[in-house]
Amino acid sequence: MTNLLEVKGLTKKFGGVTAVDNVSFQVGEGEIVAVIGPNGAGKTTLFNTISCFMPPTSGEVIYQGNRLTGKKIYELAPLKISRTFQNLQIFRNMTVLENAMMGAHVKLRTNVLSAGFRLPIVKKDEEQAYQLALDALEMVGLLHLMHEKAGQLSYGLQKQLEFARAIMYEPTLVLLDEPMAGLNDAETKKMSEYIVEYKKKGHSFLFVEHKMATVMEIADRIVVIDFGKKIAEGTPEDVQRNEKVIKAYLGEEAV
Ligand SMILES: Nc1ncnc2c1ncn2[C@@H]1O[C@H](COP(=O)(O)OP(=O)(O)OP(=O)(O)O)[C@@H](O)[C@H]1O
Repeated sequence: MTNLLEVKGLTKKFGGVTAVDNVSFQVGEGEIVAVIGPNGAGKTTLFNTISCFMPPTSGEVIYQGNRLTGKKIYELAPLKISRTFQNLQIFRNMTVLENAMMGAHVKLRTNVLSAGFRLPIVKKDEEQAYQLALDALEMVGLLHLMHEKAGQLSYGLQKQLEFARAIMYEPTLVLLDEPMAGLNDAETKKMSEYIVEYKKKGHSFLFVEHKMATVMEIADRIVVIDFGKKIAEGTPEDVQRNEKVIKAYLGEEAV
């Protein structure tokens, strides 16, 4: 399998705390990789350094053979990398459709000048954004709610909307920070199905998640972090059998 993302010796220190300690792993094309670990293990910090949200102290991340580390967050979307956050990033006063259309900007070629002169390209781009948004909303079953204010939706539906926005410009790599957090069982199942369905189209996922049963069900490979260090990596079966993992994490929860 060709490597899409290579995390190489990533380290992040906050003063005297080493939150991420020399972590390396890869995400292959069309693969779902999960990062798990106990509370405070360093998952979010690892995720933030991978997605250029903060610079690492040392190490680097390579994406499609090029250095990702050092880039600005806004440079990720044109590289076809999208990311969701632990806390919802939904515009509550905008409609569901408007929220979804925000995700289309990457595909659009419109700039301020062409918009100001109302060039034909603007209309074409708007139509394209509209269609992309409709397709994404249909995929997550939100089409019938497209004219509702996003803030009126339940938390679970808002998460689905955020997912729709993250996938609507067809990113090659999708980074999801706790996509199942706060979802009930039915919503968690649905979100898992969307991820697996999208993976089947050839897209890759890297996600941080606490819900073990879901991780074991949908991940091709799991990276386990404890006290900032990678303590295990492998298939769900490998990881569940790994004694270090059982001791550090899985022992705390029934899988
Ligand atoms: N901005 C920061 N400044 C100082 N220390 C931080 C900062 N961010 C995280 N840390 C510390 O780094 C360590 C790892 O935290 P992180 O949030 O990455 O863990 P996590 O595995 O995502 O935890 P959780 O599962 O609870 O979300 C913790 O000891 C945390 O207190």
